[in-house]
Amino acid sequence: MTDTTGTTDTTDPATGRLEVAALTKSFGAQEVLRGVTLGVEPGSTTAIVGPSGSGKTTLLRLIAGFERPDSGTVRLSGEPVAGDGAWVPAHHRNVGYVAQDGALFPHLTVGQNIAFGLVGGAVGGGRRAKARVDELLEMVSLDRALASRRPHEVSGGQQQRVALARALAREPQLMLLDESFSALDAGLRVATRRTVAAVLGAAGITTVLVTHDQAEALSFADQVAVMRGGTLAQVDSPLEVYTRPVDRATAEFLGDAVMLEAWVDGDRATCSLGTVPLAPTTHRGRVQLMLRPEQIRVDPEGPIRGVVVDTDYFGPESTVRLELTSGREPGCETSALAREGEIISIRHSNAFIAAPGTELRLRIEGEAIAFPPAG
Ligand SMILES: Nc1ncnc2c1ncn2[C@@H]1O[C@H](COP(=O)(O)OP(=O)(O)OP(=O)(O)O)[C@@H](O)[C@H]1O
Repeated sequence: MTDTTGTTDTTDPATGRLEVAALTKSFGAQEVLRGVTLGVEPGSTTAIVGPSGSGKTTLLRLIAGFERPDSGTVRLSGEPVAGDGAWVPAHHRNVGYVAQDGALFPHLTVGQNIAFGLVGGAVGGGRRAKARVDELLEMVSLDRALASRRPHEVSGGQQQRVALARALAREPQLMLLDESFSALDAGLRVATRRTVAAVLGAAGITTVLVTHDQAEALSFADQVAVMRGGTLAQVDSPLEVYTRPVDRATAEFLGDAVMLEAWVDGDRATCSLGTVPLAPTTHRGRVQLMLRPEQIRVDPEGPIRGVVVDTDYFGPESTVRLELTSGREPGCETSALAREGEIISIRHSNAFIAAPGTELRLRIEGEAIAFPPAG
């Protein structure tokens, strides 16, 4: 890797580490970032996910050096690049940036676009530049023959891979992907995302992806940072943020959630589904309980009964809405909060079991999460 002074040091364990501390940014009276702290380990991938307007792109632009923070610091490979009196402009940060539409130059060929990324912007060519362009095309799984085409003569997924190759040409320490897959249709999005993840992983480049798509964040990243209202609500592994969200808004943003009134006593919660194992919590007494729909399993021996109200079929799975009925099995504690007639949603892979009126028996798998009671 080459740093801003032109020297190379790939042995420094800090190379590629990103540290963002207490970052704030306002536009006029609007406070867009309100103290963001985030660490990204060298060679790892972090997805910043959150609703529209939560400040994701602003954070990425501050990391890239397209904007200056009001306060707080950005450090790259252990060196401050913004804040604390430091300011390293974007083109000296050794950071790659891939925008949503790829932002390729339409008047240049694919090869020239990539060569533009080479240090010195070797648009004119030269044998070494051509060899490097071929190497970069290969890295992103594109045929060399595409080098002579214009961007509009290749597909959307190929354009994104060209944009990645152009960004890789500078051998960045950090790659920033700003909604880089959002404009692609579903199949192409998954394939392109896989290629990009594999290329960046193999090159050991630290990567930050901004997306509003929670499934993309969970599948792409080692670490997911959930942004809401200009702060990070939770930063953790994909599994942890999905199965152990810190609050209800995070739970609901990351996927479907079944929310139930419950009463916590020790490591168990009592609710309309009976007594449910609980993830470790400090909450006691009345709570809101969160289960993912896939934790409620259809099981002929299951202690919970419900009647199918309706289903939402979407191919491999259906969301099935059930009305809970009484008649839990003996030995299964009945909840003081049990509300016969309560509607819950579950997921099921067999759409044929789910005709309205069918009675199903259910059991809970895994642990529920407790949040403070609503209101
Ligand atoms: N240069 C700017 N000038 C004024 N306001 C801005 C500027 N950039 C962003 N904003 C405002 O800051 C807020 C956050 O914008 P930002 O683009 O960071 O959010 P986002 O989470 O990336 O949203 P989206 O997913 O819709 O892109 C928005 O209200 C936006 O209008």
